Amino acid sequence: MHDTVIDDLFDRAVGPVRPFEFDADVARVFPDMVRRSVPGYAELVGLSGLIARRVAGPGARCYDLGCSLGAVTRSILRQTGPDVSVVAVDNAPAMIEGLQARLAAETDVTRVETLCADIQSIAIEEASLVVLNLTLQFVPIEARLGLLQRIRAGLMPGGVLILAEKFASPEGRAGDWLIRLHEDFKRANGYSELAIARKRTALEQVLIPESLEEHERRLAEAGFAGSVRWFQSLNFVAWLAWI
Ligand SMILES: C[S@@+](CC[C@H](N)C(=O)[O-])C[C@H]1O[C@@H](n2cnc3c(N)ncnc32)[C@H](O)[C@@H]1O
Ligand SMILES: O=C(O)C(=O)C[C@]1(C(=O)O)C=C[C@@H](O)C=C1
Repeated sequence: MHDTVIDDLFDRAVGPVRPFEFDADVARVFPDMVRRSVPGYAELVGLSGLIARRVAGPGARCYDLGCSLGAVTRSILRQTGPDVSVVAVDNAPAMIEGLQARLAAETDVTRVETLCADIQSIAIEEASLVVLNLTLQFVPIEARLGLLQRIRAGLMPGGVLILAEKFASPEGRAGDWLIRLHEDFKRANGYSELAIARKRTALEQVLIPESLEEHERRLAEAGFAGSVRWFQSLNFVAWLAWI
């Protein structure tokens, strides 16, 4: 019922474009927005659950950082045993309220601790899995290394980080292809030229993508022993990083 609200937020050409915010309007349309904006989103979320299944044994604790309405949280819950728990964190009140409403309607709420907080200030302890699904890109660049270091320190032996990001397109023709195809993906999903352009402007100072190389360099600097890219669709990518 919740998940059928159509995203037409950027179709209204009223006033100047404001910087993108995860407010109540975005929360209301978010499932439709993310599905029509991120190629491979459903696969990314589904495979994250399968990764959880491998690393989260009995009693394990997982963290879903920047959980929005909890797609990854629910994917983890579906794939793991009844005593595996998830700490789901988002600093947007509308997202946490939406998540709580969904959980109450669907599942065993005792498996999930929801926190309306900044992921830069929460404790991360004894984690088997930490997920940053399209979240690090919204954290100021200068704070990214510190956050990854705290995540690394909070992982148990055998624990892993899933990092999924929109990445900065490379210079030249390769980058041009990725950008054009992402716009084609949005057009094919019914977004207008106006909506595509206004959202691009709204995200400009808010979602700061970095290159693949920069992300991999930082994962190593944060102390992860290794990482592997396990997903890419156009300019969206995910890594698994281990300690
Ligand atoms: C693109 S959405 C993530 C999508 C979600 N992980 C999923 O799989 O559907 C980014 C989320 O990160 C949250 N966020 C951004 N910066 C944050 C921060 N510093 N602390 C907590 N949440 C943050 C936003 O409120 C937003 O809900
Ligand atoms: O629409 C885009 O171009 C996006 O970058 C998609 C993106 C993201 O990557 O986080 C941006 C904001 C949304 O709420 C959902 C997805």
